[in-house]
Amino acid sequence: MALERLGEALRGIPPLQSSLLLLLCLLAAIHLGKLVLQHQQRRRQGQRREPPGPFPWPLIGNAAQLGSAPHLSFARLASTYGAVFQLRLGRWPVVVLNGERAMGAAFAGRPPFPSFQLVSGGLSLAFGGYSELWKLHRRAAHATVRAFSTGSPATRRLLERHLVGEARALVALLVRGSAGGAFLDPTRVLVVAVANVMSALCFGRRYSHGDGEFLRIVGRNEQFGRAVGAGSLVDALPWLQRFPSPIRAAYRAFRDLNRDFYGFVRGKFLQHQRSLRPGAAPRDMMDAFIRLQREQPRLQLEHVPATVTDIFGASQDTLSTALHAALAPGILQAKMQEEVDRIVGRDRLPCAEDQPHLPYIMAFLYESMRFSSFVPVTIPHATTTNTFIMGYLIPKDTVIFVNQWSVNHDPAKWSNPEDFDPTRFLDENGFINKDLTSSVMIFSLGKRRCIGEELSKVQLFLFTSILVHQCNFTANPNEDPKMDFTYGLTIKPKPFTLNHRANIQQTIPLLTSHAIKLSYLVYLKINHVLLV
Ligand code: HEM
Repeated sequence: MALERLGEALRGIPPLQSSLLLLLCLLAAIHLGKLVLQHQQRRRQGQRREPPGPFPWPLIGNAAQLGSAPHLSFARLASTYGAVFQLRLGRWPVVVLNGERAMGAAFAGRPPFPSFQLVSGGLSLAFGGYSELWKLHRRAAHATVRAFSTGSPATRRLLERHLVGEARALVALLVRGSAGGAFLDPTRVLVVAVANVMSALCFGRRYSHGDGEFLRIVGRNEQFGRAVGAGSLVDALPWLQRFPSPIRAAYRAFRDLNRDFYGFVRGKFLQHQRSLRPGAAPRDMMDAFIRLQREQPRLQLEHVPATVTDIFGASQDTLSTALHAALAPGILQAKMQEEVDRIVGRDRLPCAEDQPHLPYIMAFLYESMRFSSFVPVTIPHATTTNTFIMGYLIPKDTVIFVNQWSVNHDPAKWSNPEDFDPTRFLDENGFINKDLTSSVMIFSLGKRRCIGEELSKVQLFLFTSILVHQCNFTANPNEDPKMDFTYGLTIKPKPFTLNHRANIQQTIPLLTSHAIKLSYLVYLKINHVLLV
């Protein structure tokens, strides 16, 4: 009967569409059968229970349920299925972890997603699988980052010098763009300023804010994040790439941007290889990693540009997004200005040593990271072995999504989590409550925890304190004060404009564009920064 009715229904449809429809029904039936068989097999084997979760649809699984903001969908699903639940994205079994969970080596893998293979010439530390070689690679990368940032007082000073130079150039551009009461979108200048600090540390080179090549390389963070963020359809439904579709276009754009990004860093690597003198001190992270690779032959030569690509890529996107979120209108900065004026005064710029004496600025930054949770879900993990969490069996090779947003908005942990309130991080004496700041989850946990955490905190503190010391920010009254966001690996505020008036008592003379260039040449020379 059912078949007769299906025949009736198909008679009105042209032959090509009806064959496609039949094919889809057949695939759906096979998929459903497979799911039932797997389920029965697990029950027969008497395995421990698996996490609950919504019913996965044939072919797409639960991909349609994630929407444009997966972290919010995960939080909604957690209220039905519990903090740990499972999904299916295309052919991938996925377990979502909400709330803070201990994650040992069993959770340190990465899934073999097609997009992950395209990053950093296929040798990415951040997107590569867990192995003995990977552990060595991570140790080497972490040591290199520290050696050029927070490893010692001398390297901290070098980082600070790069940063202060960039912050001054940034302030000059913001103030100049706001002349006559104009409103300016700060996104691009923030990206270039942050990328320049990292470029100086990685390759000993900074770029002008108008440099076309640099803007092309660092201006595509949003495209990158959309492809590798949790629930990206590029990875969930890779078969869609076989047909002309937005997914195929997104995959190809992602492949091209990774090729460009890696090519840019690889060019720097070749220059460094040629110019690095035997016995000379490493000039930057690239030099340091070239040396390290020579001492560690288990690492291939191509690991050098791959690692620096990872460091440069991972840092400039996250840091510029963090600064952008901190400048968002509606959470404006009068109290920070009051604190910085009282403690630092007007005769000098804020410096790294001021940090313990500027608790409100630190509280503001932690609240901004907690509230925006701008890396809402970590890079997808994968289990390296069969393991258990909350009594649930998680088989090897299961994709794991870690929902950081759920930790930062957990009402059991934070009072009124949807309110932006920096003072929650201050104790009754006005000091930073370190127990609470360490509860903010934005750099992830466990074996995959971010290697740039310390460096990020120094940079965010210095950029923010210099910006509020030097500028008064006014939101544009013609724009909706309710912020809108785009979602990917990072949550980015949609463009907004601000007026960045120079602080009336500004002590640091503003620089003309010519003077910026000139002062930079002097500054780079003093710091022995290579001009390649
Ligand atoms: C506010 C700034 C930053 C935030 C919020 C942030 C956050 C994160 C997060 C959430 C991950 C994924 C961890 C996981 O998959 O569980 C990550 C990984 C990583 N981050 Fe950061 N990051 C920041 C800045 C930086 C900087 C400055 C660097 C470079 C020095 C960096 C280098 C890396 C690398 C190499 C990884 C991969 C680690 C691995 O897979 O083992 N990040 N970061």
